[in-house]
Amino acid sequence: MNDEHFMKLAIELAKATQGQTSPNPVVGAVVVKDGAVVGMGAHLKAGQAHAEVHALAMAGEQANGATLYVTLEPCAHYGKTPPCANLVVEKKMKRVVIASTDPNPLVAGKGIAIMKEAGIEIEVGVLEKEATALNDPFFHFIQTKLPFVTLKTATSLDGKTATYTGESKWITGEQARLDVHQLRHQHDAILVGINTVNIDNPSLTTRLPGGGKNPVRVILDTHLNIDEQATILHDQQAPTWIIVGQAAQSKKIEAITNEFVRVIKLPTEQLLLKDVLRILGENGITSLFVEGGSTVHGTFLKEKLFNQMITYIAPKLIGGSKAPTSFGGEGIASMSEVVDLEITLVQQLGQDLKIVAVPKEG
Ligand SMILES: Nc1c(/N=C/[C@H](O)[C@H](O)[C@H](O)COP(=O)(O)O)[nH]c(=O)[nH]c1=O
Ligand SMILES: Nc1c(N[C@@H]2O[C@H](COP(=O)(O)O)[C@@H](O)[C@H]2O)[nH]c(=O)[nH]c1=O
Ligand SMILES: [Zn+2]
Repeated sequence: MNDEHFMKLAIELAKATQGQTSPNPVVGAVVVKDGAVVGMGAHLKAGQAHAEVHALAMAGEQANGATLYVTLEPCAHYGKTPPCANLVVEKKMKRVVIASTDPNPLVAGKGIAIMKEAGIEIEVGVLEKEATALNDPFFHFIQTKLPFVTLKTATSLDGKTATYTGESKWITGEQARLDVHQLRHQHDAILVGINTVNIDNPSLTTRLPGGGKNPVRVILDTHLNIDEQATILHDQQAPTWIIVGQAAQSKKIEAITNEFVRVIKLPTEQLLLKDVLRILGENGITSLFVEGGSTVHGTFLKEKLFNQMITYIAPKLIGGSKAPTSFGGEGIASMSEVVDLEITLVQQLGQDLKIVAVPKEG
């Protein structure tokens, strides 16, 4: 079997733990001796053993002279567990095949250097694209200290997010909505604007058949207009951060603050997205899922402060020049200014289409 065959298995192992390892990356590792898999593992949770540690523990004595396939460069720092690169050397492995190097300044290239130093054969870049795609949020955050931002929209075929009377349940079908909950599970935080809260009274929780992690709920509410009876202020399902401007009244701030609800007051009247993202990064949010509404999406577009867009399109027609679309606000005046994206995935989910697109480099 060739290197790609075993790296595919390592990537599947890493994929399985998406959403569990933040703020760490997902990593999969496979140990192969004389063509047979003798150990495998994934990083399950930040602070716990790394993927290589699990795989090498399973391999035991067989690790000697074996090959390690790992989706991320083995670490070289004493974090919560000893460095994986040193462990690989200790186990006298013959060869290490790496999909992607680690941009974490603590590791970048050091892990490879330690193993090369010890005479281990190193191969880098096998299925690199697939492996890095799993850790886009981690790579972005570790280099910018800002959350990786995904905008999510759900529209009818004619681009509406609701009827002109404001009805929107449901546009997309069960399968697409489940996919959205999987994304909520995978993200550290979910963000919506105050209009979505006051119109939909959403719970913004992750409702997957097998359970799932509830993201931190972030609400952009410049003037603190939130309805004090809103579900998210009382359901105690997840930390809920209301981001407000200087004009927000302290009386109402006090009234809604509790063990789960925190009000974060920015130093300005208006909420500047760059401040919102900086503060979320400082509070350990490495990936942010923006579910709208159209005003909020409009601002993220105008500021060009998003890294990925996921849109679900249902084969329904709503019509109406007053019916809302996914990106509100003033919009972009000339075609020379529009944001060019590259489509990275088109998938059919039941009757709906899921399209993932990323801003073009440069
Ligand atoms: N209306 C639709 C959506 N609507 C999404 C709304 O913007 C808002 O995120 C929901 O109301 C949140 O509700 P909760 O958190 O699940 O209680 N999103 C979808 O993917 N499909 C649709 O048809
Ligand atoms: N999860 C993971 C790695 N994660 C790397 O180590 C850093 C976290 O270190 P620590 O705090 O000790 O868990 C993380 O930022 C990333 O650079 N490295 C690996 O060799 N294998 C793994 O499975
Ligand atoms: Zn490690």
